[in-house]
Amino acid sequence: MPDQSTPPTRGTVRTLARILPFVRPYLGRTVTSLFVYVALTMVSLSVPVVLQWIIDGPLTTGDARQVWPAAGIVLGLGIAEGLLIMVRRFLVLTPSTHIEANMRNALYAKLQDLPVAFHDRWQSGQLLSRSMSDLSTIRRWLAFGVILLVGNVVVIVVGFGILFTWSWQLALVFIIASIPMWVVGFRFEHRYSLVSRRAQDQQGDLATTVEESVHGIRVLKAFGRGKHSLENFLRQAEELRGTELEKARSIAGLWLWLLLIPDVAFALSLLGGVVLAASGQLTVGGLIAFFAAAAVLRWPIESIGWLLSMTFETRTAVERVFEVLDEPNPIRDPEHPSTVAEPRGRLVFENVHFRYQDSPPSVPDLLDDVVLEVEPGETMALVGLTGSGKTTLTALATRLYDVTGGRVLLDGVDIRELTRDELRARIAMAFEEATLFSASVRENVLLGRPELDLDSPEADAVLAEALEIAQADFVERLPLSADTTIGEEGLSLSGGQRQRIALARAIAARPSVLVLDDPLSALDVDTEARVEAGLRRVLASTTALVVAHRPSTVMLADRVALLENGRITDVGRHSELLARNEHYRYVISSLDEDRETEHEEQEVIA
Ligand SMILES: Nc1ncnc2c1ncn2[C@@H]1O[C@H](COP(=O)(O)OP(=O)(O)OP(=O)(O)O)[C@@H](O)[C@H]1O
Repeated sequence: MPDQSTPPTRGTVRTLARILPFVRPYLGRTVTSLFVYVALTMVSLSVPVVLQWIIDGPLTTGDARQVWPAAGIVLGLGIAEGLLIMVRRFLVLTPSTHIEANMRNALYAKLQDLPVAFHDRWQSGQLLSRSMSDLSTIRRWLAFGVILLVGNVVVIVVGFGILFTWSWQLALVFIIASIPMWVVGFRFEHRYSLVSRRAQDQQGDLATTVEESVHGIRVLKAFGRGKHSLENFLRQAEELRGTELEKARSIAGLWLWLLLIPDVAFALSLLGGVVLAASGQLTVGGLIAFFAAAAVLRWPIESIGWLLSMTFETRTAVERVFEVLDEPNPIRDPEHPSTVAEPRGRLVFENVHFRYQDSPPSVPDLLDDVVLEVEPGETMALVGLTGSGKTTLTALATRLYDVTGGRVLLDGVDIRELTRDELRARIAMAFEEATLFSASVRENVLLGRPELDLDSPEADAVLAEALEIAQADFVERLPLSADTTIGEEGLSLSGGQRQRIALARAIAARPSVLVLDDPLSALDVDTEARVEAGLRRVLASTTALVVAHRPSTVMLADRVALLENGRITDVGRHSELLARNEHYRYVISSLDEDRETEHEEQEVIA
């Protein structure tokens, strides 16, 4: 993640301009509402002009006939002002919400597209706060911040022009007295950008803490760490409060000047105005109109401060959103993709090297020249000590990560030459940690079959078969059977039930290669035996690479590959390896021990 303490590198305008592609479709409406707002303030500014004309004209000459048309003009201006306010509100309503929705969709699509390596590095709370609160900040700024800012600057410039025509001396006094305000505003920018960035990052960290503690609520409760977690949360919340206070203090400092300076400017101009009127250089009408116009200009001048702070906050939000959108994705589809002409399911790891991006240079590659050939229809078990890289090796087959050296070939084609859609249709995975989505069992199981109509008889058949092989008969006993919503928002399932649904999902994808990362670990012995019998039927026609943590999973395989020090050091039948390979015997005996400990634990619990 980017360093939070570094000052922003791009200028505010250049950073904000990055949202232009999203704004472009709604540019017409946004610019129109800007013009309407400017017109609105011009109407307000013209009232003093009419005022001056009435005072210096009909009122001075006593010509009553001209008072009525003048009053009519003032009334007309009032009505025009009301209508323009209505039109502006109507115009700004929809574009900003559309822009926000489009940006959110783009961000979500990007998050889906980015590789696992990106998600390893980024905290989920940071991504959450960027896709929610930062985008809302951008929407609010587009809805009125930018319009008021640009509109008010235009009004201030035009207003000063009008003041000049009435009395250049007074206008000069007013402008010179206002200069310190601009200086304060610009000095404020740098400081505020840093604090506002820090606050937004801290909000992301806080969201991560909430998300993690909600996810891990059971562990926290079981270990009695709720209090510790609360303390951690309070500390972060306190830090955020401190930063928000710092923000509020710097805004308060700005406000002090923004309120004080126009007052001083007003007072000085008033003084000058009285002197000029007394010496006959300014009419009474001119003097009153001057102050009426200055009063109209007061709000635009005062508003510049918070509009600037809003703009800088939006700049930070845009920066944070684009940090994700700009993230390069090294795992892309090739420009000219190949395809597997005759899918048979031959999976080959050819001199494969891999190291995680954050592993120190002094550490050798985690996978260091892996050579492994899994023949079509064969079931290959992957065995190795814990932490030897078995899961990592399976992740390379579906390009969750890309190899850092060598190649992975599917039916002779480098998997990087296939589109990711084709690759993931050909190779399906089931993980030890079964992730289910808040959707029905049916939707979860048929996730890898987007071409199927979920309610079709064919989908029913695929679903029933997959659930049967995975021994997920408990689904029938759910309140709405396969249409019951499960996952985070739905019915809670046991670890073993979740694993069986995840396994059914991999089976239902009907891939040519099935990659199973210890998908039976949460099952009891009987269920495991039944699932294995079902799997044997599937695996007879499908190539499978199965990470094995139990001797029974090894028995399921035709051959076993031993992963040792980043390499496949032996491949053969279980009995052959037992007979000839000491390290294999050691690994298997440690699996046996794990299994016995598990049994003992189950007995103690029973
Ligand atoms: N996303 C990651 N980023 C950095 N290092 C990782 C990441 N995932 C795993 N590792 C490291 O890579 C090594 C191999 O992990 P891996 O999960 O592939 O081993 P494994 O053989 O499957 O282990 P186990 O049998 O315990 O499941 C470990 O030292 C682990 O700390």
